[in-house]
Amino acid sequence: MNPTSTAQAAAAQSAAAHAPAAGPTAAAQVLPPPPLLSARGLSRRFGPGCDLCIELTGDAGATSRCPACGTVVAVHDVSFDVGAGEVLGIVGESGSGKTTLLSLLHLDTPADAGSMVVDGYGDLLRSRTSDAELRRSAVVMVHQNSLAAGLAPRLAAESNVAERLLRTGCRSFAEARARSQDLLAELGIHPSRHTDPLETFSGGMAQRVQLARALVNPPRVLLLDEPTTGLDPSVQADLLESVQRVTDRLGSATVVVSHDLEVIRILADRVLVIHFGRVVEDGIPEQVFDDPQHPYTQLLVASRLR
Ligand SMILES: Nc1ncnc2c1ncn2[C@@H]1O[C@H](COP(=O)(O)OP(=O)(O)OP(=O)(O)O)[C@@H](O)[C@H]1O
Repeated sequence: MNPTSTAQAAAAQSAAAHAPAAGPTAAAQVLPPPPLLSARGLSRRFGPGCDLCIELTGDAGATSRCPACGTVVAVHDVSFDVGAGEVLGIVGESGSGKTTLLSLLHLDTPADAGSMVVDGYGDLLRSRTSDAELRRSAVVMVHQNSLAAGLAPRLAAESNVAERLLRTGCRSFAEARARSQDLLAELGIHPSRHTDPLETFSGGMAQRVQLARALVNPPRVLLLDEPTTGLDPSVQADLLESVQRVTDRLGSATVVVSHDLEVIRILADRVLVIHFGRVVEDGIPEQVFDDPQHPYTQLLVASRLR
């Protein structure tokens, strides 16, 4: 979907490694750009923990709850990179740890271990700046439910979008309004609806407003939590097409979580399959969905086809 997908980056890296020695210009042309988001060893448990938690959970124990102490190992040792304009899809069944992983990335839940380096911001998990300030500028989440996501139902759609711009440094109302209107239109909201209160919008339209609000001041990292849940299939397809177009243009690093493999197949450049809080498979969508290697991924894919 974009030139910085991991498969292409890996191919470029391999080409660079095997090419005859060349000058700095040639090297610069084949090396992929550094990732915008680099997560390493992200881990989070709920409970007191004990020495056996890791050994007795995951594939080995077929559970994420430690039988010795009852602790839930919700996310364990998850690592990935996401480049500019790249979309990483995370799939897994209910309880596999997707929401916990997103809330670690959104700094809502503190990690027990790991790092999350965002280009230009360093390791956000160790930053001294306040979480709220970092979140506003660097990492933005689009939630499943737009009204639960802090949007104001009685406010005009364009005001919901402009408010983020004004909160993140824009001082001109006219500019905030114009930029909000442009993005709403790009995301498929007709100009005649821009001043209507959000509460008069359908679920799919409200999701677009939430997306416009997230992207009007482009974040380094965009997190999408089940972006199409509850929407009609035709609305889903349309929304996914809008997401693709706008994320390509803005070049944020996007992480999308969904239990719907089709959503991930459409949107993602690369997929992580998560099971009992661990990554069990990682690859481009064609590899993961058409030739799954891990038994859990094989089950997921088979259940999707039934
Ligand atoms: N605050 C908490 N306290 C205790 N256990 C928790 C807490 N939050 C999550 N868990 C547990 O962590 C595990 C992972 O939960 P999580 O919500 O991340 O999964 P999920 O893949 O997002 O599921 P779903 O798709 O149903 O939302 C589950 O066993 C869950 O019960």
